[in-house]
Amino acid sequence: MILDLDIGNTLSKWRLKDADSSEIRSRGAVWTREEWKPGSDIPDLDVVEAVRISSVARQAVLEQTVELLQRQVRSVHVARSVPEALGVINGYEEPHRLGVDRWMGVLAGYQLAGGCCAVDCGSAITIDFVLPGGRHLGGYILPGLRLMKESLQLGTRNVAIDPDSEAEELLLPGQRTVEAVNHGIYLAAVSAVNRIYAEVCDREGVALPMLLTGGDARVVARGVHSPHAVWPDMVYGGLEACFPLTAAERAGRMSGAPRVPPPAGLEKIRAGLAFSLLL
Ligand SMILES: Nc1ncnc2c1ncn2[C@@H]1O[C@H](COP(=O)(O)OP(=O)(O)O)[C@@H](O)[C@H]1O
Ligand SMILES: CC(C)(COP(=O)(O)O)[C@@H](O)C(=O)NCCC(=O)O
Ligand SMILES: [K+]
Repeated sequence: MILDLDIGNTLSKWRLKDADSSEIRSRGAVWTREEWKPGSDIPDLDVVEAVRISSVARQAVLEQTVELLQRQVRSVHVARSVPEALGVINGYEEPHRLGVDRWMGVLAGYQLAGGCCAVDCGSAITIDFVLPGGRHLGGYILPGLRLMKESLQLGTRNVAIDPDSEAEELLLPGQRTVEAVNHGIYLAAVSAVNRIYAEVCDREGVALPMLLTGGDARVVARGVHSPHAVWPDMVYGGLEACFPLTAAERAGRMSGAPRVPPPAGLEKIRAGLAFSLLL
């Protein structure tokens, strides 16, 4: 079995992948914290022959996790943000400072769709762009839905947006605090994604496919106007592409990769942008 770990600021996600069949056998998540307890938190390491890790937690947490895993597992691969990989050139001035979850998302998106816009809706919402030739432009970071809500300190932090709510409802004026907050942060997030996507496509003169991942991807996607695909395993896809271990991975196939709809035409994106600038 292969154990894949995606350690974010809020949740540490894991999944077990069968190295022979390439099937995902189980998955889970625990709150990100200072220490891991294999057995209760993550599956029994006896069945694990390799681990792949993407972590944006503190360096010390990663080091302890790796040390613990290395006691029981033969090969432990830790992803790093590097200046260039798999045909993508990292757009950061200091490439290693780009969050490795963003780098994994960008690499997976590029493998799947070529140039793309990769959106990760987790603790933070990150919006990254890579052009069809592989040049990563850098991106945007804004607080995620939960952080925006908590920063208001209006006692609404535990009332999450129902992921099944319709976007139209979420855009209405709230008539209670919790509604006003949820609708406000939702509109802030989807407006940013829509606007940033249109601005960058306009400036670069290319309509890019869009991919979304992260704990709030499904609900944010509802408010996104452009054609897009939600790919919950996008960060894992980057791990598969960087450290291919199964036959399917070596052939370039990433688990759970969605069908990516073609983007709207550039003229349509530009018309939408011009219209929003008039309002
Ligand atoms: N069941 C859930 N438990 C915790 N957070 C959730 C859940 N469903 C959606 N979320 C949202 O997803 C975010 C965490 O998403 P995730 O992509 O795992 O973040 P990160 O990678 O930053 O840890 C939370 O901040 C919250 O807004
Ligand atoms: C921006 C992030 C905090 C997002 O983390 P997440 O929401 O996935 O937990 C993370 O990618 C990070 O720590 N990045 C380093 C700074 C940067 O990318 O510029
Ligand atoms: K994120």
